[in-house]
Amino acid sequence: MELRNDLLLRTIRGEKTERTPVWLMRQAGRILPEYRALRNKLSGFKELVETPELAAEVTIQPVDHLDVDAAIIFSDILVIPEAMGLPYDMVEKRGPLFRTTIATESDINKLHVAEGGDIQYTLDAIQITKKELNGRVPLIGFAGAPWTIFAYMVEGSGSKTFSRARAMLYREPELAHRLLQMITDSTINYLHAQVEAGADVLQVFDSWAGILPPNQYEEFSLFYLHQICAAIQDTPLTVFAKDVRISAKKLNELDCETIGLDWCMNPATFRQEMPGKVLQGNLDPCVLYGSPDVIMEETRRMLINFGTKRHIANLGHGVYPDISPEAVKTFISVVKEYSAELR
Ligand SMILES: Cc1c2[nH]c(c1CCC(=O)O)Cc1[nH]c(c(CCC(=O)O)c1C)Cc1[nH]c(c(CCC(=O)O)c1C)Cc1[nH]c(c(C)c1CCC(=O)O)C2
Repeated sequence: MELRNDLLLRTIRGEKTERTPVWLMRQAGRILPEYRALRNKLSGFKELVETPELAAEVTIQPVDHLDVDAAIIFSDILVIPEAMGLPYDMVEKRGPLFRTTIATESDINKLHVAEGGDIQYTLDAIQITKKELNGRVPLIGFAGAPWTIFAYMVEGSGSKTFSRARAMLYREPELAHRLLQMITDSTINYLHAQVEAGADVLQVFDSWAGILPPNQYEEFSLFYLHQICAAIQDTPLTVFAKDVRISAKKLNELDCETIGLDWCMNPATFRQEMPGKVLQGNLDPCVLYGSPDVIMEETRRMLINFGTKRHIANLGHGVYPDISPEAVKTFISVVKEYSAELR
């Protein structure tokens, strides 16, 4: 299927483009009234994730209503632990909760390396979405980074400190590595299956990169990200390591096309340290609480900071659920108009 809007792919290839492509992390979700309406008719988040026709529908909503340059498949990073044998619940207003957690070797022995087919509902959702998009925009598949998934599996939920997960790195590093390797192998299988199902681009979210000191980040996260990058060869891959504390030089060694930046990272530094990479990001999500003038000014500043090549406009993290769709639309139209003017 030919893509009619291939701006994202041309940008990833480093080509000169007529404007900067734009999409938002967490664009498929609670910011859209159309999403809330559908979600309120269902038993919960998981029903939406696990029903391919509905997942496809909410994946396409931001393309219809926000006119973004890419769709991201509606799913969650926590489908991997579930496929490995550790089911989660999504608790209203609280977030993810695992019924059991991983603490000992015998807990790990009960898990298995997941195959792509273990998450068939998302693969089906990708196939349906590709068909329904009919080439309008590329489709992004995704997974969590092994370290971030490990953090949820050991902690059992979100946490301010993730001290249980971090404690395991000091007390039982070999056990931690065993689990991280199983997550990595499962993730590679799943990403390959997403590509086979039709994903055009992949993104790996290391949302909890920022809680590890640099030496531990290299040992317990980067090591596994390298394996993932090596395994994904024919599909463009973005690594988004939020708050990461290692140098841009080290991050640049990853064999991926694109690096995602959060809003505290300086585009100029990353441009200098990783001239071959495409950069994605990085507007502070809170800018979207500002007036249209503030959104315009900050978005323009961001576009100037990244320059007109090898940039995918996005926020520095997922859009917050109480942001108004109007603010998001302002951001998107400023990117489209001003990035064209800058060329
Ligand atoms: C850490 C993480 C998770 N999930 C994800 C991450 C990495 C990105 C990040 O750092 O934000 C990734 C994710 N989760 C979701 C997507 C869908 C695609 C998209 O639009 O980006 C993606 C890419 C849907 C979702 N995942 C979740 C929702 C909200 C649930 C609902 O609709 O009731 C959505 C739309 C729930 C979720 N899922 C997760 C948490 C902590 C929560 C609860 C907090 C929250 O509500 O935002 C785990």
